[in-house]
Amino acid sequence: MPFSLFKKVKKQKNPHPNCLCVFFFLLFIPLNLTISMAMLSLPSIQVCCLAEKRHKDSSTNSLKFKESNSRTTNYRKGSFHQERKPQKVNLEISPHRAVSAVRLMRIEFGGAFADLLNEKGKGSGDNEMGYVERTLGFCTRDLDDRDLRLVTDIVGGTIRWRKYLDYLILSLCHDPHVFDRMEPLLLQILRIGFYEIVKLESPSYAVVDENVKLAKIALRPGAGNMVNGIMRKLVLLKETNSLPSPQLEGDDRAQARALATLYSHPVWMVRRWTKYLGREEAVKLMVWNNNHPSFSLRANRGKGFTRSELVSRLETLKVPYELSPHLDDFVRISIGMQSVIQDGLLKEGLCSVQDESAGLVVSVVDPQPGDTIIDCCAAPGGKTLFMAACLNGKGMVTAIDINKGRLRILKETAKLQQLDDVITTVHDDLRTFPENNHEAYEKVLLDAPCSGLGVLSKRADLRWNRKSEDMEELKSLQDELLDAASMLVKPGGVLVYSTCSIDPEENEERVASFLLRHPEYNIDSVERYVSPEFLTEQGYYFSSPVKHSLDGAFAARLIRNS
Ligand SMILES: C[S@@+](CC[C@H](N)C(=O)[O-])C[C@H]1O[C@@H](n2cnc3c(N)ncnc32)[C@H](O)[C@@H]1O
Repeated sequence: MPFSLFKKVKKQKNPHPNCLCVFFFLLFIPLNLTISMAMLSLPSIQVCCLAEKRHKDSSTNSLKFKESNSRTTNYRKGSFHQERKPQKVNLEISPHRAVSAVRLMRIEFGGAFADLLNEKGKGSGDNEMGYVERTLGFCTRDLDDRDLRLVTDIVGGTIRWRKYLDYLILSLCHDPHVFDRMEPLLLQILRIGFYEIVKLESPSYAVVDENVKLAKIALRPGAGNMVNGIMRKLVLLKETNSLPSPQLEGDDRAQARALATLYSHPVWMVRRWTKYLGREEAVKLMVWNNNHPSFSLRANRGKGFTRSELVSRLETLKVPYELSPHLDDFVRISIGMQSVIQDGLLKEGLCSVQDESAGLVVSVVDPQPGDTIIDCCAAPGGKTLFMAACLNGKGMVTAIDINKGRLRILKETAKLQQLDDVITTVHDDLRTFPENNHEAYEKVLLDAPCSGLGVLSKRADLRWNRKSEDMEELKSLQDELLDAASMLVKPGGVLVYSTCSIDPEENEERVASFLLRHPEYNIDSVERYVSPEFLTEQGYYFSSPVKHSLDGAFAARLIRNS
């Protein structure tokens, strides 16, 4: 089942970060785990084939290998099968370095999502080593908790800082063609090394030695020499405080390019944010996006689990936490997610990972016991589940989504969280749904597909996958969905339009254009539902990463007069 779900989530052009989050946590239902993680390897066939060849080339190296007989998943011409084959365990290469390089290859060339491959992936160790072996030609000892944390830091950081790291690497290559023609694995090894030295400030010479060793063993001795040469230049420049730096000079476009390199974002985003926020705010936003994200957990009232009980469990686990000042059921954690997972809190449905910014959208809907609510773009269900938990067993949330796989995830999570008696799922296209459905609702939520520009700190790779052309396409879809959702609202009822974007063209502009097409709707200020710090001048809800240290989100409450 999760095999096909993952295919569907992955097929989506713009998978929503929340969708990925819920999908990811479902992977921890043990039965699903192995198949789901194996699924991640499908697109990496080519990479693996290349690596096998490379391994043959480098097999003359005198390595410290140990033979073991563990079970590995192998992939051959379109089908998975399990077979026993001896693994070559290399004891010289640190596991976190090998795993980081392979994860980066899978994210960049295999289409895997960065947030499906983070520290929470513990438990997938066998598969992880399978990928390492197929890509590098050997495996390492298993990852321990410390290694996993390092992998999370290195993979997330290297992806975020990719543009800046490539700028440095290119500057230190004696010939630009060397950079252009560099083989993918070699480039990943250099990026990792540069990130460790420049951003993590790790001990330089140890990092150089380790990365040289990895390049030699996974590729060939010449590759190791190249890593050695380039990285030693970097160390020298770092020690003398003379790293190359793009100059903030020239016209707007040239300055945007320099900022984009310095803060490692696409140029089009820098130009857009400079236009809407001004340079200072744009820089603060990029700094936020480059920081290690923190998470919040929502205690699941639907299962009778309170925030105090969640807090006791976190104290027992020695996970530092902070109570959310905005939402009664939420707790913030910045480290310790691995312990939360290992303790089974998510698997048992006792709590969910949900950002407060998303929780506040539910506050804007204001679900009350007895309500009948329709959630128009519901999957994978973050907001549906929170709304359902607020009903105290009385009322109903109808959850529509066009994506069958993600809707199935919602259904399964509803069951796990004992909320399935107050949630009905409908697989349909919202744009045609009102034609065949004549029921009207008091409360309608449209959490529209969007660019996700408010959640870039959590989705390390999203900035590189999102294109400026996507914005026009998204905006017309948002208009169509708003028109359809408006047909489901009872006279006197409320339509909440929300996104996890900070872009005014997806937010305020969509609402303004909707109000022009639908004079029967008026803005209802959200002041009664969220604290004043989240209230915009026009009466909308807006959470800003820079101002509130939460993900970016937007919501408008629109009342139907007739
Ligand atoms: C932003 S995500 C929803 C996230 C969800 N509300 C949550 O909190 O977990 C947008 C969803 O819209 C769905 N969607 C996109 N186009 C749709 C359409 N025409 N009809 C129904 N759902 C659609 C996508 O499948 C996706 O699951």
